[in-house]
Amino acid sequence: MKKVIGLTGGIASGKSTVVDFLVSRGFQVIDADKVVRELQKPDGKLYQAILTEFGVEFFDENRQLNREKLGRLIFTDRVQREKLSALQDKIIREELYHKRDELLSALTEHSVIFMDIPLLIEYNYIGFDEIWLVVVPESVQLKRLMARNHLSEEEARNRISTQMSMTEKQRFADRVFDNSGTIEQLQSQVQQALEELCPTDYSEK
Ligand SMILES: CC(C)(COP(=O)(O)OP(=O)(O)OC[C@H]1O[C@@H](n2cnc3c(N)ncnc32)[C@H](O)[C@@H]1O)[C@@H](O)C(=O)NCCC(=O)NCCS
Ligand SMILES: Nc1ncnc2c1ncn2[C@@H]1O[C@H](COP(=O)(O)OP(=O)(O)OP(=O)(O)O)[C@@H](O)[C@H]1O
Repeated sequence: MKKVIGLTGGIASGKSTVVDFLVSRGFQVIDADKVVRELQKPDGKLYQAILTEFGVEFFDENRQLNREKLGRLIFTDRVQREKLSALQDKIIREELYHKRDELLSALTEHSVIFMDIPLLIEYNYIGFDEIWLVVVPESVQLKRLMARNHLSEEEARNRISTQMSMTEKQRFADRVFDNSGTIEQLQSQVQQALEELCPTDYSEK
């Protein structure tokens, strides 16, 4: 049987770090943030709608979306965040499911694919055999987010507060990975889950 695993977690919880490990083990992963970035390029399906709704001031001279500027707006203004979501959600969803179907049809039976979708639970994505959740204590999440995105504590707190809390997310998860330790400790939890998921053939992927 082919399996689709949904991977999720709060902002800067460590999803991409898990994805890097899965890819290093030979698994195929659909990364929603990357798909969104492609759709937002000048030849992408989201470009014109964002330009029309938000205006040319959110784009640079090379016609690329100024993600930092749009991020600053939508993470501090709920109305603008909902506007962006209303604009993008259907197209992002269709694209992700399309990519999943394409990938599945190209794979043999007994394959496992992963979909890294940050807002999987908030936006009610469905169709997974399992949901994997990466969690970190909020203090660690805050520190990592501030460091990675060069944000002030207030900016980072704002971003975290736009998402469902990790405690609440745990109710929806089949497996939970604790990323409060080292990257190696995270990887060994994922390795264990892979062995349980596909005991006979995971090492051949
Ligand atoms: C606002 C944008 C342009 C900022 O771009 P930027 O490159 O700075 O961030 P990036 O796209 O890498 O997202 C980083 C993280 O922010 C969080 N995030 C993104 N959008 C949202 C949102 N609307 N609500 C809550 N968290 C969000 C996610 O955890 C995501 O992993 C971009 O995030 C965006 O278009 N967001 C809306 C699309 C979306 O829903 N993305 C999530 C995929 S399901
Ligand atoms: N165990 C760890 N120890 C130290 N740093 C870590 C650890 N795990 C992840 N990081 C760092 O924390 C930051 C966030 O991790 P990562 O990018 O994997 O999170 P993410 O969930 O994919 O984020 P986003 O939701 O924004 O896409 C990165 O800078 C990463 O290198």
